[in-house]
Amino acid sequence: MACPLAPLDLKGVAVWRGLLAPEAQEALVAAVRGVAAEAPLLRPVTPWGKPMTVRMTSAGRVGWIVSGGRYRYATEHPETGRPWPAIPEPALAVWRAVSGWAGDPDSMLVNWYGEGARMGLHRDANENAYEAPVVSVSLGDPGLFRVGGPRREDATASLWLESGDVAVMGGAARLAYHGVDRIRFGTSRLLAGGGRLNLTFRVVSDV
Ligand SMILES: O=C(O)CCC(=O)C(=O)O
Ligand SMILES: [Fe+2]
Repeated sequence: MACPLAPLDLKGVAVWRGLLAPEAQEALVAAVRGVAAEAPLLRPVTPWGKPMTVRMTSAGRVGWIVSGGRYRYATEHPETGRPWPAIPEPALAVWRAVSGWAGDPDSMLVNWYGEGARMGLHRDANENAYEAPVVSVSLGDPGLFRVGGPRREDATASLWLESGDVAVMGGAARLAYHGVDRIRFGTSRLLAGGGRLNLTFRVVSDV
């Protein structure tokens, strides 16, 4: 892994610009294709009945799903009924390099942004294990990442996350509101056909 001296600070979120070299990015994309082959991408529907624009799947002990109108972690893929695939080794390597956490994560969420996809402002608050950071890897097309504070109405700051960037939401920023306003579809050559992949790693207490 390339080693920038220090991360950039976006409202307490540490952003390691260009941490992943092109070969490391390719390896992650191949690993994610393997995960999606075993655990197909889903299009979750919010508890308010709106289908999300981002498609998702997971790897690890548990995966984030929407079921019965609520967000939760589950040990099986909701459509195949099978356990989630293991978190691939090249993905664990990123967590180990930047998380500062002794153990491995319980979950890797795969977010796939096609043309026009976005993610509204939210907090990652279903884990019940907030001492551990959330580590987020960006691959493919740039995404406009917005971060605020612990309250929805707090002022926000934005940054284009590019392929190979890694963001760490820990400490006071662990429960900050954040989202992705839009992507620059088709501007990266990492993913044939365009789009953005985001991988988020989390420690989750028993479900
Ligand atoms: O796509 C991103 O950069 C953010 C994803 C995110 O916030 C989430 O999965 O909770
Ligand atoms: Fe999030």
